[in-house]
Amino acid sequence: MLARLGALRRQMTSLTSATNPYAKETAVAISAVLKASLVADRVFQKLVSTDSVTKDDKSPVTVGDYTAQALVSTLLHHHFPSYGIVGEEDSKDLKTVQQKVLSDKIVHFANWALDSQAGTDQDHSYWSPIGKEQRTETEWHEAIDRGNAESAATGRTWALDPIDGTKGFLRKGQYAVCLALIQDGEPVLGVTGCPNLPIDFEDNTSSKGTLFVAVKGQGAYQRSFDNEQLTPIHFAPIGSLADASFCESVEAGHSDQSTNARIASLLGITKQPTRMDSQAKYCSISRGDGDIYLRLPVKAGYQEKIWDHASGTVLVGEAGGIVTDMHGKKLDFGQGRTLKANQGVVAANKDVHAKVLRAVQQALADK
Ligand SMILES: Nc1ncnc2c1ncn2[C@@H]1O[C@H](COP(=O)(O)OS(=O)(=O)O)[C@@H](OP(=O)(O)O)[C@H]1O
Ligand SMILES: [Mg+2]
Ligand SMILES: [Mg+2]
Ligand SMILES: [Mg+2]
Repeated sequence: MLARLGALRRQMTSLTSATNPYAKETAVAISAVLKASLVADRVFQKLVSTDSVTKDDKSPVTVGDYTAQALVSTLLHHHFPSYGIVGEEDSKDLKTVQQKVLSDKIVHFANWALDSQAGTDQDHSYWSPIGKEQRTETEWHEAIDRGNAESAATGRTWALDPIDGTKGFLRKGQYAVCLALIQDGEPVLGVTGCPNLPIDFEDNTSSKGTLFVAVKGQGAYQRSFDNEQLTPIHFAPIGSLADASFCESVEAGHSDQSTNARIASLLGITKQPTRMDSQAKYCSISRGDGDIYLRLPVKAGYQEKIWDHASGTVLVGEAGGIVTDMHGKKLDFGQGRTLKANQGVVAANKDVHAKVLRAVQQALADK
């Protein structure tokens, strides 16, 4: 039995076969996320304190975020010119005199990436038509600003978080390059690159740099950055909910950790939560490193951004889980740039999601 399971897990999957209706989108998205992840990692190696700025909403953004968005947007626009892109960043701050040095670094890293083989492995053909010719600052700013679309109830749109968990990126923790294709308000393809996540959570010496891919109806997979072989992943089976473990944000300002603790106690969970930055949380539960991801709002009125959840939502769904908001409503990705029709996020194995949701309701009622 174990041998059979092992053979199944090793099975090669291309996701480019005729059965995948998003075959080209999948291949291009993998190519885009890989290159952006490798560039982000390179920026991190060279990072100095002036390479990041604080945005109007007081959150940080770095040379890495801008460069990753510029590159991914360039590749997506070339191959799918009619699809809108909802990207987190824009070039407004880069146009100020104070940020000229930062802007020059983005141009430097983006041009370096065009000229480099990094992240081009089997999908090199998708980057080839982009060429290696150096692009100007104006061209890179335009590429970043192509991320200004809105998602709608119909049609196809990309959702891009060039670096999710920027605070994690800055403190050498987890971060993720997250790209999803949304069709008619629902994510149908998700590719997530986690440069600091080992391929095997239990084995710290295993190679770092894990890419997660999921396509609606086609399953969920992971691979390491430097090996094209996709391996199917799945939620861990849960015997007793009391033995479950859950993940939450590192930042106390991003999700309500005290209500999470109350929910855990209602479910009889005694294990301490794993705090992890970014959509690496969705990736972790999808491959059985944890079981539940709770993200309840700290401040009433905060609207979750679609790029913070789109790729994770399709991954969890394909790995045997369910994602809803804290009221049990399906997340609606067709409402513009935010999940304005939803509040909070509850993701768990489909066998226990309803029970977790009941505990969430009780904890919220007790507040
Ligand atoms: N108040 C508030 N509530 C909820 N979420 C917020 C809030 N403020 C910011 N953000 C978003 O949180 C994204 C980071 O994800 P995580 O919280 O999972 O990671 S971390 O703990 O911050 O490292 C982060 O994404 P990035 O900006 O891409 O890092 C933000 O979009
Ligand atoms: Mg941000
Ligand atoms: Mg984010
Ligand atoms: Mg981000």
